[in-house]
Amino acid sequence: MAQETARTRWGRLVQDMVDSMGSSLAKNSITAPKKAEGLEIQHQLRFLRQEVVNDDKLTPLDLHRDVDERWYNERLGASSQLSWRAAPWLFAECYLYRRVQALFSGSVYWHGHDIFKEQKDSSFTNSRTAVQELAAQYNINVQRRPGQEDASDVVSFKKFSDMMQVALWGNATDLSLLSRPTFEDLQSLQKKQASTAMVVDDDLDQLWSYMTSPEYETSDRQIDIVLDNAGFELLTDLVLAVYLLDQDFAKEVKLHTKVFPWFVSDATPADLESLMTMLRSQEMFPTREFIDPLCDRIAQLTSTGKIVITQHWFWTTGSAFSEMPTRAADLLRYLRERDLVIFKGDLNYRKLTGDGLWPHTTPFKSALGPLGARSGLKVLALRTNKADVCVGLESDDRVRALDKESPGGGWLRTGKYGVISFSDGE
Ligand SMILES: O=P(O)(O)OC[C@@]1(O)O[C@H](CO)[C@@H](O)[C@@H]1O
Repeated sequence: MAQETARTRWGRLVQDMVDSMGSSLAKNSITAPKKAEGLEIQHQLRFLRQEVVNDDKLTPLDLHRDVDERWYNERLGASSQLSWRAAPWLFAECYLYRRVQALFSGSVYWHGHDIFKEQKDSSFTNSRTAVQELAAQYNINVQRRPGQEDASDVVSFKKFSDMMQVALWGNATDLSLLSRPTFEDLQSLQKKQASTAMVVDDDLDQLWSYMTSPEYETSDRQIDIVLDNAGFELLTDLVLAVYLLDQDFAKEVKLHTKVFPWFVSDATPADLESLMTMLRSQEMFPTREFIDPLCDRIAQLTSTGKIVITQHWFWTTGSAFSEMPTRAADLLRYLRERDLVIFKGDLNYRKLTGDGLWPHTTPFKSALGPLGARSGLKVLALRTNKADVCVGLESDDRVRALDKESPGGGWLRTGKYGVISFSDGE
């Protein structure tokens, strides 16, 4: 899968960036100096594409003041003469997006430009049906209404499970895998995803035990969600945040976005604003019955500081999270104070597990290394499987059954299967 990605997907991704710059440059409103600089960036992107396609050596980043540049260069220095295809997949792909960012952050007129914005917004527009369904599901089945009796444990667990699954399967939409998905592509990805049978490591019961334990109930109930994709997945994450707050599972939810555009569809703070603007659009969503109350609730929780947006540079490095103790000790200290940290998506999962070729029956906690046993971190991964690493399976028999059910690594790579993996950090 790594070779296939490096040989075909990266070149296509960078070509899409060249085309996107072409559309931005064709706009009449653009000034001459901005155009000239934009043409240079487009030229550099073509050059980058050629490097990737030729499998050239990776070159050091120019050093500015950004804290992560040295990290990339040290890594390149330590493994000198790495070419695009010889470098570890995870590192090379992160480096690719960092190179693109350097072109924009070093510019005068294109500083802050999000080359993926159009793709992200149009994929959300094409997710209209799923958005309406999600808003209806939340309003009808989940939201606690005034005077509503406390639900039984069985009903509460069912809602809890449904909400976790909504956020899990929201991760099936991923623009770095699907270039310009159509309305039909997204519809089929987002239509009610299969059941818990597709969850190959399911720690929901352990998570529920923790979150209904006296230890948790007397804690500060502060939850963090390390986000993945913008658009529909981000909406599912917001719905999860609202649910956790409204059901008193959380007193505060912090959402970690990326500091710059990353892996095409990853969420930045601006994406969150776009999402709310699009949701408020009568033209895009003429039926307001369920969307308005959801938008109002999100806005209220945000303005009262119950939902908070935050960022950290560490999320856009190529580091495995096992390097957090040495690379981002401040972040680790902070996360240890929180009562649950939810990591969304495939890339976060690959970084959590060091993208290692673990036997699939390795316990999730072991694959987390220093973030696992005795770390004090409560980690939950909600991830649809889009790369070869996957741990926490109950037995070799289960692995064999999956290999039979979905041959050729299908259960690992297609995003149709997923994990709900929990580590209590003890
Ligand atoms: O993190 P996400 O959005 O779930 O997935 C990111 C992704 O598309 O990019 C990676 C590299 O190609 C793969 O691991 C994965 O398929």
